[in-house]
Amino acid sequence: MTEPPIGPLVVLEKKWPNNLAPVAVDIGGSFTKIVYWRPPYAPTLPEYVVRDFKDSFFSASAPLKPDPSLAVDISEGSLRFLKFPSSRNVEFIDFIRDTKLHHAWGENKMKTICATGGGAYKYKELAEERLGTVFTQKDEMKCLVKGLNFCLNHVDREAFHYNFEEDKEEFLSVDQIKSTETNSPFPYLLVNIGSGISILKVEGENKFERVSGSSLGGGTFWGLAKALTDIKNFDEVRELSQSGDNRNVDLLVGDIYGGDYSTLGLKAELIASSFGKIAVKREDAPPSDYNKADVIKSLLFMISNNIGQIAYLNAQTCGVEKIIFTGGFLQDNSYVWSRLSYAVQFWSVGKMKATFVQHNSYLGSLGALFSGQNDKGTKEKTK
Ligand SMILES: Nc1ncnc2c1ncn2[C@@H]1O[C@H](COP(=O)(O)OP(=O)(O)O)[C@@H](O)[C@H]1O
Ligand SMILES: CC(C)(COP(=O)(O)O)[C@@H](O)C(=O)NCCC(=O)O
Repeated sequence: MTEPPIGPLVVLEKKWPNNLAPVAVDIGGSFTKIVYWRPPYAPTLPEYVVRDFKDSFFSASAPLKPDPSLAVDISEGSLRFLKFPSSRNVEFIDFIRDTKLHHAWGENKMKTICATGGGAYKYKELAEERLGTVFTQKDEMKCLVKGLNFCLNHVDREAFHYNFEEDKEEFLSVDQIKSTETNSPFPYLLVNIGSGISILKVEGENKFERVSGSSLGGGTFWGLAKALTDIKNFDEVRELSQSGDNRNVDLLVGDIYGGDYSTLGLKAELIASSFGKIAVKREDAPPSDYNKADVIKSLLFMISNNIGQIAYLNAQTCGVEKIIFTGGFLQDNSYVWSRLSYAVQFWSVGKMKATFVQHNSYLGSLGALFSGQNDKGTKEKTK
């Protein structure tokens, strides 16, 4: 930031409880996600300050329902969301310091900021030293569930299904996400695709267990994409996945059988082996007669199909039919929504449906923001 820091700007009229800053961070392996609450009387942060990191926000005009369990009526202001890549990780601390978000829009520093994700441990000392505010560590899984439940219960059109035949979202109201048997969103399987994958069975507001995980997550996709192509920008993924043709690198059932494998019901166009066509190429063939769009598309298929299959198997083991996918890998990535929806339908033979949420990168930080309201800033125990 080259321009002078801003604030203190306004005197806080309605105190955020427990001397807690209305800002929380989720410091993951790939990104630091910041959520802050801006009351109606506070000015917006200048554009030059948020330009690089701005993602999205629930504005006051968004259908954000008041939550009586929260001490502050957040429907009066707005929740703002920012994202810092881990390569610029320490900048988020200076960002909070320079914008004085930890002052809760007033003169004085708040005692504590809630932080979750691995970096809440890794950067605790540094953040406290630079901010002069206690970094209260919150368990990542608890925050994730809390943030997701908040969204499911309070934000209409936050959750959606993806119609992969017509390539469009089908948004759900808060009532539509509820199961008829339980009149609540529970039970559901939560598959969080960040750098790696965590899979949780969620049965109530605070009732969940981590049932599985996988190291083949969003970081794997992005790492392999970078290793196999010259791609540098994630936006290119979205472009290339539109134009690529995975059949140039994947070995299909039809390539092996010459058509359908009818007795097993495997159609000719089904992928038999991801990247298998490269594996069986003649030794004397030129090294790159497939293009990067094909490679990216095949990688997306491979990772998404694998996640969809693992999700389905875990849902089946847990006896749960609703699968909610979250995490940064899904952010604005309709291609992945489509693949996961297809995979879940394929493996469950139409019995299960994939659900997504709009603020999927920010559930951990949202949960951290809310979870600090009822405690005194103590370190939280993990399960
Ligand atoms: N602009 C981007 N740059 C890099 N990765 C991105 C980007 N947008 C989405 N992703 C995907 O998001 C994943 C990280 O998701 P996130 O939930 O933030 O993980 P973590 O909590 O581990 O930091 C990356 O591994 C990548 O697949
Ligand atoms: C360690 C993690 C909880 C960290 O979360 P992330 O930053 O990836 O969102 C996650 O990457 C994970 O659960 N990995 C899979 C570990 C396993 O094989 O179970």
